[in-house]
Amino acid sequence: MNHLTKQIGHDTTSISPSPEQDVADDHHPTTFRRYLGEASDIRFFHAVESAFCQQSESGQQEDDPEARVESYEQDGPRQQFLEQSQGPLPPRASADNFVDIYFSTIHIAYPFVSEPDFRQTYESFWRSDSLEGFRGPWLSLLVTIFAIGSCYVGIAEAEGRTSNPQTSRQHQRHFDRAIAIAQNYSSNHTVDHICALLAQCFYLLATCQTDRCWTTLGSAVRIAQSIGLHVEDAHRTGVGNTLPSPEMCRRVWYSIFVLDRLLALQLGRPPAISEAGFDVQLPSQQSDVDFANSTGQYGMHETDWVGDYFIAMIKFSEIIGRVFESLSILLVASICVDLDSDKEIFKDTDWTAVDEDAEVCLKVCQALSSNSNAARLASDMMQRLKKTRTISKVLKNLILTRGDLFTLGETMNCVAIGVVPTAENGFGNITDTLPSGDLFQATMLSQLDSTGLSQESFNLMYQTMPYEVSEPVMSFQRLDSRGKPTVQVEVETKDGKFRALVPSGASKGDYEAIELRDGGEAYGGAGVQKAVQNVQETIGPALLEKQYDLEMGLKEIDSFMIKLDGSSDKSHLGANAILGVSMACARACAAAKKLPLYDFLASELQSSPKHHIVPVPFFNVLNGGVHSGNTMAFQEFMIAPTGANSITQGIQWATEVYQTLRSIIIKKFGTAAIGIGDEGGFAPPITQPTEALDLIMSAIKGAGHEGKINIGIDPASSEFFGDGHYDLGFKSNKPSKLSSTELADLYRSLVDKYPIVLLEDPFAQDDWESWKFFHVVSKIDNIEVVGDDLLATNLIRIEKAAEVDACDSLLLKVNQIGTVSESLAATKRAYELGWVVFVSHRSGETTDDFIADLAVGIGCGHLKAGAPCRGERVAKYNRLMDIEEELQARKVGSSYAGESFRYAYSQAKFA
Ligand SMILES: C=C(OP(=O)(O)O)C(=O)O
Repeated sequence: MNHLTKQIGHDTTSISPSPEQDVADDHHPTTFRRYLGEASDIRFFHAVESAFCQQSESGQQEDDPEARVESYEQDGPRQQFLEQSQGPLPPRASADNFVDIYFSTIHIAYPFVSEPDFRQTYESFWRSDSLEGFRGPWLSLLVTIFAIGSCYVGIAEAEGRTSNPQTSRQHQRHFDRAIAIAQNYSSNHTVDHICALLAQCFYLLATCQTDRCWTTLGSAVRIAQSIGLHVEDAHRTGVGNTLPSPEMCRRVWYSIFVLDRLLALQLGRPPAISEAGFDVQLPSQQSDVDFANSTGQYGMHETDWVGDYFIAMIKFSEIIGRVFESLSILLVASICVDLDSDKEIFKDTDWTAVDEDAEVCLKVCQALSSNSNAARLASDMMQRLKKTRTISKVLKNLILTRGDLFTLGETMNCVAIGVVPTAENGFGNITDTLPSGDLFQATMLSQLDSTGLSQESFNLMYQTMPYEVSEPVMSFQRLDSRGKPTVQVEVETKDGKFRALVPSGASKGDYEAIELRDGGEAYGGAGVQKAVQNVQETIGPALLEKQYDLEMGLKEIDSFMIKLDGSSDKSHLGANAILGVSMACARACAAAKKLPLYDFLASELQSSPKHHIVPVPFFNVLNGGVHSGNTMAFQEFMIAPTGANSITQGIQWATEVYQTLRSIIIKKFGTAAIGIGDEGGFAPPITQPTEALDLIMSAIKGAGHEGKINIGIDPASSEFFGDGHYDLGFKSNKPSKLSSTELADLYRSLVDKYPIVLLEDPFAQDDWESWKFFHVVSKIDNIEVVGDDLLATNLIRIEKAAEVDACDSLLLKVNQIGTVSESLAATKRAYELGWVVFVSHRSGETTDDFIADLAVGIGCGHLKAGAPCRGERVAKYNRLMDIEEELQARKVGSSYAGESFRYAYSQAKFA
């Protein structure tokens, strides 16, 4: 057979009109009138419009017949092609394309056709010389799929302005053929028959023939009920064993159910299926290919199936039922409001707020509308609204809660055809990767074309939906890990309360933002009541007044606080006060955007990681410097489990080394020596760096992790710098002064002998020359040189360091600069300079685990949070293990930074 001219329809001649044919013959005359429920979006727009006309300032009735839309039908009179029902099929290549289009779009959301079964029959169809053996419903389904496919191709061509008038009508021809074939079905109702009707529904939706779709779906519902698809197999009597597998029956039933809810919502008509009227188990989440393969039927490759998307749609459809009910009540009640006679209702209304809400409401309705007529009407409303604000009085009672809008948006968009998230449109595996708020946003974005809204307008609409701090900002004085007072802040939004606790350093640099301390008697002058008061009395009320929309992100809020403080170092209101609010607001923003905190922080950095990197933790297991009472000058000796393959394994190894170190210290110095320093590391009576490193090396070996763990050192040298010298004996009575060259030599000898990969603050914060010289040398040794006191997370210091080429890594401490946004700006700049970023805790910490999310969000590949010991330190490590598991569960790409922690940012493939 010549495939290019394959014909269909020789057994579909001499046809008599069927019920479907009646529908097909409806030419939609201009007098077309069909019932549209009060809750339909068309009626909603009309209600608003007539209220507007009554209220328009001119007092004149404006009525643009063009803008009045009486139904969803958009085709107008249609040409019929039924006489051509025996025409040629599309060439094989086009047919294949149409089938692929169908299975990669509609099928994902509505899997009522088994793809493996269909494709098998499809192959035999092309191999066969005759149509014998191919059931009428299957042929009708096939040709409907051609109609859908060619309709979609037509849309794509139109968008690309390559539209071919010759082919633009082809989808109609295919569809009419499908209807003609359907007329020859036997009166025996079968699942095939239902599938063909369902496919017709999707063609009708794709061509905006919603009303016709409504009646076609009605037939499908009745046939499904007549063969017992609304109950499980065990309760189905008298049907015989002609039905496909129970799983396929469920998929067909729920496809009907979901579509029924969508149409009910759009047209404002009661759904045909009531919730009490069926009892069918949810379908499985397996793709039909997997399903067929598992029953040993086929050996097909995986397709575009997106997991539990179908199940999510079923759940959304259940919600639609509820939204539908509440909308009916809401809209019917609102439309009846007579503004002049019903002044009582509006007595206490704040009209300014309502005006803004009304505008937002209209924009949302416009965007939610999956039908371009409705969108046009909504857009018309918008124009008129701009001329007069009085319409908002009517809209007051129409305003949906944000929750309603989300529900409505998600449902409408998820079930709308042609917007199924796919890999091609960038939303592959979306249900696995995103929470429902984002599913809403993603599907909205993918639907922009059909609404006629630009992405900018959509963003505007999405972002202007109010989401702000709703209650007074609370602040309290609490304690940090050293038992010193610190600031706690709580902000409240409609999502709940969001809290943050501020950390504090001991070896502080001179260029850090100023934390406010009370002085006086209480807590030896370390109280933070002034900072607490500044939050409660100044920052909080000012923020409340501003009503920042938290979905707009944190930058505006942080900039506002910086201005409110007015100083260059946050000394007026206190960096501890400002940072507490900034961190709490970051959490509130993340919740408003329905993002995990780490993803929100990534978005604030204006990057979205395609691959999340879980950082290597650097555990400070031996403490010295100003963090401990021993005579060791160097402040921190850290172990980094770079050879592990997950953070969970890394933490296990580090803990094993830590415990082994404890035993070694007991053995060597006695039990009195196992006291720990501020960051949880041991502080045995040692002085020389080599003593510390030897202890650590023995512990690594003793724990069995030799070769898999690297070392980082933070001498925190500003603490022992004075008079041009570095005094390693500053904690004892025996000075041990080194010049910067001698200190550099000491570092180099340590690097030669031990697996050191990172050195932080090797020189004092203003000893630029030494930094510059050492950095050149360290490049040869491939050592990361981190600036802490040197940079103070401050853009000005970063620029200077870049100019001098002093270092290649930024130690990121949020309280050094005082806001989250400025910390992210410093991060951004460091990345631009080709540097690495190393997130850090402070020695005076709290149980707040913010920095764990920060390290993942910015994809920096490593962080330090102290020893694997003490609640405030393990809080961060525990959170990182939670994130690692969460990322795996979300099935978003993620990996442990491991050996390549210095290249994490590029591995995270930020967009
Ligand atoms: C964490 C550190 O200590 P502190 O918080 O005392 O500055 C450090 O110096 O890197």
